[in-house]
Amino acid sequence: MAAAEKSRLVVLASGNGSNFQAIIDACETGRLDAEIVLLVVNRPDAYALERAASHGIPSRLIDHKTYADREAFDAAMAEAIDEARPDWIIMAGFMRILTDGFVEHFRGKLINIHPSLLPKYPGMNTHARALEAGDLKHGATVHFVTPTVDAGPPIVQGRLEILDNDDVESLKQRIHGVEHRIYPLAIDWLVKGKIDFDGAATQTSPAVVDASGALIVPPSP
Ligand SMILES: Nc1nc2c(c(=O)[nH]1)N[C@@H](CN(C=O)c1ccc(C(=O)N[C@@H](CCC(=O)O)C(=O)O)cc1)CN2
Ligand SMILES: NCC(=O)N[C@@H]1O[C@H](COP(=O)([O-])[O-])[C@@H](O)[C@H]1O
Repeated sequence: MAAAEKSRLVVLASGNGSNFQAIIDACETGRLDAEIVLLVVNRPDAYALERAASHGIPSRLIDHKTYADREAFDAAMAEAIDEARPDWIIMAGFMRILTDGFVEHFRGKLINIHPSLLPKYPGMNTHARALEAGDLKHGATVHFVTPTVDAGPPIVQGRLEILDNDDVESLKQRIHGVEHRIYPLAIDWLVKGKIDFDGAATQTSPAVVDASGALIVPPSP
């Protein structure tokens, strides 16, 4: 009997790719029953490309600067992604706002990670804003993507305590640690069918993981 096909993942990135690396490691160690079939980047200097090459993962550069407008760029992205026949499309530090048409085309299978406890601090500079506000807690959110930026239903949040001596750089590094734990976990739940778009949209509160990695609020059944 043919081995069950692994879930097919397409990852979108724009830069360093440390979240992409965390997903590669989870797939290679068997923590994730999934295979990254394609990496797509929109910047030629994205270090994520190097990571893909080192792990034999196919990659495509689709440079937004070479397209007349967002629609043309998103159409090229959608064509490359559809060719790879993904079960899930994972945005990992992908820094382009996507058109409504693109998001609707992949609705329910397109997810993103954002470096704040959404709905707090959508958009940019989340660490500086949390420090400026004197917050005691901060974190990251994995969510389904909707046309409205950073507003999609959350899948899981990772929380940590802000330390007295934290600055933007130290907080950024500690949040990366949280992200590299919760992103593979969220993808595992999707692959196992533990949560979907409608379930996430109707849950009272998202699942939460604390700084030690302990699941303090489980996903709603
Ligand atoms: N339609 C949606 N598009 C995107 C979403 C989303 O929820 N809905 N999530 C973002 C991710 N993201 C925050 O997590 C984000 C990334 C980039 C931007 C942004 O303002 N980008 C600028 C360009 C910046 C650059 O190229 O460096 C832009 O697109 O003009 C906002 C939020 C991904 N897309
Ligand atoms: N608004 C989107 C956004 O700010 N995304 C953030 O970009 C970083 C990418 O890091 P990586 O390239 O090392 O994975 C991550 O911290 C991610 O949350």
